Amino acid sequence: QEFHLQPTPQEYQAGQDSVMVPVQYSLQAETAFRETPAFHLLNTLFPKGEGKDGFPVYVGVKGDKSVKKYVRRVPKQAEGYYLGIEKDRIVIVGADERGAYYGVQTLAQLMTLGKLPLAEVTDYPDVPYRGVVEGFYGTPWSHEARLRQLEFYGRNKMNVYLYGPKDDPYHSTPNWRKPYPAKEASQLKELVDKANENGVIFYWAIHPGQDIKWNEEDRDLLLKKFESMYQLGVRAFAVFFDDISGEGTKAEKQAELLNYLDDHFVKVKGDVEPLVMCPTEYNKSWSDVKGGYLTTLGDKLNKGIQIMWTGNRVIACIDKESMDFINPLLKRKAYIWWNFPVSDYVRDHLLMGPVYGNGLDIKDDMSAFVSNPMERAEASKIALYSVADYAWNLEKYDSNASWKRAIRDLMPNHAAYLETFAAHNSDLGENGHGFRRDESVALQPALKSLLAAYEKNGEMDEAAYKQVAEECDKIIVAADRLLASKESRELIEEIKPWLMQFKLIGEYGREVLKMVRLQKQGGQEFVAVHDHAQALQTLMYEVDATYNQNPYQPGVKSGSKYLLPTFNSLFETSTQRYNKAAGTTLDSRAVYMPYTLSSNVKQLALLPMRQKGKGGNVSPSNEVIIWQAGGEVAVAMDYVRTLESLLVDLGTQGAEKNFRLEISADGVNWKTVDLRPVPGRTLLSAEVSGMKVLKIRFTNVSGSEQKVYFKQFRFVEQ
Ligand SMILES: CC(=O)N[C@H]1c2[nH]c(C(=O)Nc3ccccc3)c[n+]2[C@H](CO)[C@@H](O)[C@@H]1O
Repeated sequence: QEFHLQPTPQEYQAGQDSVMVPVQYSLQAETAFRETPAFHLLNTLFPKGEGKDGFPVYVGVKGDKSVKKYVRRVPKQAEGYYLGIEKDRIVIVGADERGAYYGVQTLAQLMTLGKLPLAEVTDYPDVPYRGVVEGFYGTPWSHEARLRQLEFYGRNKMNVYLYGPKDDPYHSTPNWRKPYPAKEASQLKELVDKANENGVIFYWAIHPGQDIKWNEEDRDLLLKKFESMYQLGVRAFAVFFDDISGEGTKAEKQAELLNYLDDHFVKVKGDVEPLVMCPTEYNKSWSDVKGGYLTTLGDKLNKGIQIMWTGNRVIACIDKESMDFINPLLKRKAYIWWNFPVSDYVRDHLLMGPVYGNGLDIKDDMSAFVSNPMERAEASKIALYSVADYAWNLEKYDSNASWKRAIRDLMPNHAAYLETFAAHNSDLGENGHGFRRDESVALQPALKSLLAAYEKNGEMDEAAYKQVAEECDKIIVAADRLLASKESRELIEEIKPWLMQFKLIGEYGREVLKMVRLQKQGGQEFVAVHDHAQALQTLMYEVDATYNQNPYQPGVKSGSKYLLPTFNSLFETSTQRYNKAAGTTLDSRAVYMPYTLSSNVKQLALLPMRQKGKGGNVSPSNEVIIWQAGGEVAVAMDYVRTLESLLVDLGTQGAEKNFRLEISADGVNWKTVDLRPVPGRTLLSAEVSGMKVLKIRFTNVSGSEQKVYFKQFRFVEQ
């Protein structure tokens, strides 16, 4: 594993010679340096700490006498540094305090080599602000996760963390006006302190727009909230106006408020960073240039205020064209809010793949590049490591190399296994934003070739078969080793359901490959292997229906772009071919479905049955259903299940008078269940909570034909 500084430095020259890592150092620095994060970090690097006979370490910033002779080597860029490792000294000179801190971080990395190369590092960041906006919908990160994140940001030279979790009620409506309760306030103070220790600017963001009143009362309440956060140590603030409607969306009012805060809080305090704001029109696809929202902000917002931008769409990679569109309108460099690896709109997927697709030619076009991560903090670190790498040095950014290093940084003792997992857990699946990522990249050609040859004429691409079979073995081993890992337990606990699913996919793939081989041989063994594959389909269904059951995208998807679809296609084709040759009727459905629909109402009989989370629904119909007297629709379970709820909507009031809902726990004895109309709606709710059911049936008992809409038939299991 070749050594590589992270993030990739602008200039790094190392000779062949080296010095042993000193056990003690002798600090040559101004007294004030001892109060800085750089000193505290430096003091942890030497086993015996500081001593007058230690190895001389000259540290300072431009203007310090201690490092005067090196000042010409220091880059002019903010947060730049010069690090020199010589036979008889180490020299670290920062363009500023954070630059000195970054020089010590780089020294820390070099020390992991076991001996220090005689080297010079002349380094600085391309993008001024680099880091993370915790700005997703869903469960906010835990306090402990945030503390770990801040250390991670310091190590990776990220200098910004914006606290803005959508579901924190004190960040957004309804309680943005209220101070945090004592416990949360204390935790926020701890986060601010941790951020300072790691050279990270902690921004506290407020999201008031959904119910703000453009009056002095709310303005002063917001100012008061900022003051309460200031008392906790916060020295950087943001105001988010995204995803709101109504009065709060007015650009003039937003600008007036921000300028007031700038003039009466930021400038008065004197030690507060420039404000950051997220506009309501935060991406090009939503912007109405002629409407003047963006130009109003660009014209009226005080020049120092930063304006966020997600790109051409809500979820989009950032390129030169994106920046050339927005910067002239804002009359400043946009502050990029990059919505990756956020997955709050594809919660059943993990986004563990490489960071790619952003322009390498836009370093001078943006004031910031911050990433909106996944709800799973540790899993987000793969992407965040590369975001740090990208934003520090765009032109030298190599997405795949960075991704591999990110994985090794996260789990050094299980890197190969985590890479196998991450490679097949990177795409988002179908989603409303249309944003996709590549997946199973190295295996794609073999998967495609194996499937194409077999489906076309039953041929076997032996090389592809071998590669896929070997990958299945790697998948199974990788899942087991990661599940059993003592390393990075916080990460393993976050991704455990996906690891369980991943292992099942590897086992399923192994059985499907056997089916393909046996089908061609025609042996009876096919049946046993087929049944094992079906058992694995059931187990995959159970994982998907049991874990990560959220109201949006419930379940656990893995290998969903190429791996699993290929195995499913091979399962179906090999089973169909076996059936044809052997005259059998083995079930060739690859996607396990625990519910089966049947109906003697012609227009309902072929409606698809869908499994979603821990429940199912009959796909709605847009037609007017001619439902004959006595006509019924029924759903049979694979085994007795326990219901939580059941909703029916026929699009007409009073349907409960003409239709009867019954359930049976054995398929023989039936029990009628009350249908309660939901007030003001055509929806009917059935009191089924806790009921054991093997079969459900819904019948027209009016004695005459009914013309209704089939808008919903959905049940949820306990
Ligand atoms: C600036 C921004 O992206 N705001 C939010 C946001 N908003 C959206 C929307 O798609 N918002 C939307 C879409 C349609 C109608 C209203 C709002 C996505 N995201 C992110 C990803 O889901 C989410 O994490 C984020 O908090």
